[in-house]
Amino acid sequence: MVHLSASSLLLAAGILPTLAYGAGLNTAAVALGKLYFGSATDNPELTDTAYVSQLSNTQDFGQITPGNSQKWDATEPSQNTFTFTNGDTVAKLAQANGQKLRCHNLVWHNQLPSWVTSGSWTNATLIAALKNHITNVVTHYKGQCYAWDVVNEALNEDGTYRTSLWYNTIGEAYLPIAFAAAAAADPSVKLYYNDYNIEYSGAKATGALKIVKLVQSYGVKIDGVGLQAHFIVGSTPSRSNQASTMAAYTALGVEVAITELDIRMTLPSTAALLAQQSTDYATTVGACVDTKGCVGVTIWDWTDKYSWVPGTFSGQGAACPWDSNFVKKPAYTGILSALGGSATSTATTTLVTSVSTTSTTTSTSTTSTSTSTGVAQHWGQCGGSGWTGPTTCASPYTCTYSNAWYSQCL
Ligand SMILES: O[C@@H]1[C@@H](O)[C@H](O[C@@H]2CO[C@@H](O[C@@H]3CO[C@@H](O)[C@H](O)[C@H]3O)[C@H](O)[C@H]2O)OC[C@H]1O
Repeated sequence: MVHLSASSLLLAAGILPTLAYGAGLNTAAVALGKLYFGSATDNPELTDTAYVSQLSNTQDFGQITPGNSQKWDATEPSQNTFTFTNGDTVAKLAQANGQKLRCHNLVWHNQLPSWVTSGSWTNATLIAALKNHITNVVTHYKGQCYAWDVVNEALNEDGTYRTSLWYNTIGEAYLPIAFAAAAAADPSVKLYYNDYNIEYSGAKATGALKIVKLVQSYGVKIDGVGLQAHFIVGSTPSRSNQASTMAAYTALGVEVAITELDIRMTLPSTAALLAQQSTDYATTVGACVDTKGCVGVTIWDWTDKYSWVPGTFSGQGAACPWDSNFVKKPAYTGILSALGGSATSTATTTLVTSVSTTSTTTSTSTTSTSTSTGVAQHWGQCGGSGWTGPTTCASPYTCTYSNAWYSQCL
């Protein structure tokens, strides 16, 4: 015989219980000893009051990053003419909310103004322009940033240096030069090297390790490595690989942070993809939890409404933990679970589009790992590998995977 709880009946009717949480994402991260859980944002979306309200919710977000407004094209559009208006808007929002500000970025090969990309540079003139940019921007934000992404994406996939204007004109010395200029302008701010595909072992991660050692070899301060973590559903590196790669960085005396996490999928989204996405978010956030020197996690915006993904990766999207209507997706519970947060179900209702009410009683297990077994895989929202949430329900029946997040016992 199958017993159905009241909330299971709602589910069977296509109604998903709205969750009430004992803690938001930031609260849970801080409770684990992390400094923050945060989100990127951008100026155009700050006119959306409902968006700003959630962005300002410090239960979920203790940190924000300006996605564009501190980049070179935004801050120095003409040589030696600096504009900080949009960056200041984000910085003031962080200050008003009591959120940390991660500052992003100083030296990159993208989003450079044309006076830089089409300039006629010598080694000396480009170093002077580089130092002038960093000195002015870091001085303006002195005391406001937790960290600066000083150099962004200096590496090719094989771990060699990207042949950017910076490398081609100055050579690898542009990295220590940039870090030294930033350190001189704000001795207290954390200085990061930030890149993608360095979250897991391989040639590019080895290249990032070399960059840390290079800067250190110049006697220049480098405090952290930023792991962008722009991942694809179903292809996220394992928790143990991400954690061991983080450990390789921290062994050099620097901290790490996940700086731009999002996990995209080929559209349209399905319940199965959303379930896998939840697992993948939990995997990556879990790697930070496992790593003492991982100070925090930043998602690259919190809602699909304003994600950069559809505009950059054709046919892909749904990469954030909230959907475009600001409704929490399974990814939210995946993250919260990885952070050790608790969830309880309430009676309020949110319609879901795809619901499976199939349930099958199988064997039970009470192991403390993520491999809970039992029944019920409704909504395709099972936690899968890496899930560390509760494995049993309060009924005589044992739940499988994420059902316990919703206190569902079939
Ligand atoms: O038209 C441009 C538009 O293309 C631009 O999009 C931004 C591009 O950068 C995105 O952030 C980067 C994402 O991945 C990493 O590689 C970098 O470290 C990040 O900086 C950002 O989210 C997009 O909005 O925005 C300005 C428009 O004029």
